[in-house]
Amino acid sequence: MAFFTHQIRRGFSSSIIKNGVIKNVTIIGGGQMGAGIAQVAASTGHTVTLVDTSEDILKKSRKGIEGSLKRVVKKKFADKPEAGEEFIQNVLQNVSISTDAGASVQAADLLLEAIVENLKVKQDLFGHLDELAPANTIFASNTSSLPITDIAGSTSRLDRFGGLHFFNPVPMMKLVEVVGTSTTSQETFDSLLNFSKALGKTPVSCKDTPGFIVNRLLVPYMMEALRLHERGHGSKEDIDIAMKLGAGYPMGPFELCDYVGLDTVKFIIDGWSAKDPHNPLFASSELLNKLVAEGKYGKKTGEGFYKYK
Ligand SMILES: CCCCCCCCCCCCCC(=O)CC(=O)SCCNC(=O)CCNC(=O)[C@H](O)C(C)(C)COP(=O)(O)OP(=O)(O)OC[C@H]1O[C@@H](n2cnc3c(N)ncnc32)[C@H](O)[C@@H]1OP(=O)(O)O
Ligand SMILES: NC(=O)C1=CN([C@@H]2O[C@H](COP(=O)(O)OP(=O)(O)OC[C@H]3O[C@@H](n4cnc5c(N)ncnc54)[C@H](O)[C@@H]3O)[C@@H](O)[C@H]2O)C=CC1
Repeated sequence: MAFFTHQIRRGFSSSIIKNGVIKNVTIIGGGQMGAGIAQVAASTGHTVTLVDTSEDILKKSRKGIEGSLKRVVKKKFADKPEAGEEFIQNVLQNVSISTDAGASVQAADLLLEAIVENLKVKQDLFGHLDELAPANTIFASNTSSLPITDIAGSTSRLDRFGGLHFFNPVPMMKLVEVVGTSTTSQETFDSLLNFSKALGKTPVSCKDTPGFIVNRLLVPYMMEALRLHERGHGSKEDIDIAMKLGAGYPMGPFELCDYVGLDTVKFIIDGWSAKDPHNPLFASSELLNKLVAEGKYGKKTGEGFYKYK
């Protein structure tokens, strides 16, 4: 099994992206988004290298991918468990892992970043990999809230840089926001759009504006839920029930925050607050800050607004 063998396919001396079709993908960041994107890309016949900072993290990524594939297979191969097991093994064969980002980009048609939501950290990563990656490798970020233009500015491939914004949980959520900056070439944009379709997703085209489409609308709603609770006008449980049963959302705002990760939520709010300090929408929340300071990031750490076993 190729998975966890630390094999980087060094047989390719450089990316050989043909007719703009993305086949080899390097994903940096094996957290909930990176692992989810790796799973979907591998399931749709792409060759994936998943990169993170430690083997322990990558072991966790693998466990997450296997667990999610089992859920997918239970439904898709309900009457054929053996075919389901074969499918899982085939998908895992398509995924290699590595802690060496520089080596892993040598064969990449697409370098997709899904690391922590911090502009400087993303810029440092892309600036470094720009010097190592083949000239024709397309770069993309899965950022939730940062301007793609600012991230791309750390590289010299402004025409080959765009945004690919996936939704959590990636195997279940059908949307991808494809973001073009003023310098993204049409060829790059089309490659990213077609890649999203090849993953079985529905892409929408977005301008590089704060929050793109979904988060531009989602964040104010979530912030207002938090303010409502902080004013003492509703318990988090009642607000969540209200939005599920009254508005038909699959999760209430507090459940969704725990699902996204409160560390990521705080990065988003703090980032937007720094850009627009007088906007009361982005004023800091004591409750959110306290939970993050206590390491309570939500579902991924076992506790956030709610406790998870
Ligand atoms: C209040 C605080 C205020 C702070 C304000 C700041 C806000 C800032 C927020 C910004 C967020 C930024 C994040 C971002 O950039 C964009 C996002 O991704 S937003 C999140 C979008 N996602 C959602 O909205 C998810 C909503 N939830 C759902 O769709 C469902 O709940 C979910 C599919 C997750 C689970 O379904 P549910 O019915 O609830 O539970 P089940 O466990 O029964 O699952 C149903 C079905 O789905 C299968 N499944 C679920 N997860 C997976 C998986 N990971 N892999 C594979 N399969 C999965 C499961 O097996 C079930 O299958 P069945 O066959 O039906 O049994
Ligand atoms: N959580 C969510 O619901 C969504 C998050 N996003 C965005 O996706 C990105 C990742 O988010 P999550 O997966 O939730 O975060 P996460 O915290 O689950 O995973 C981030 C991973 O990146 C790794 N990492 C950090 N710096 C690294 C580096 N320099 N090199 C290699 N790996 C590094 C970390 O070790 C961690 O495993 C963020 O930009 C976030 O805003 C986008 C859509 C939804």
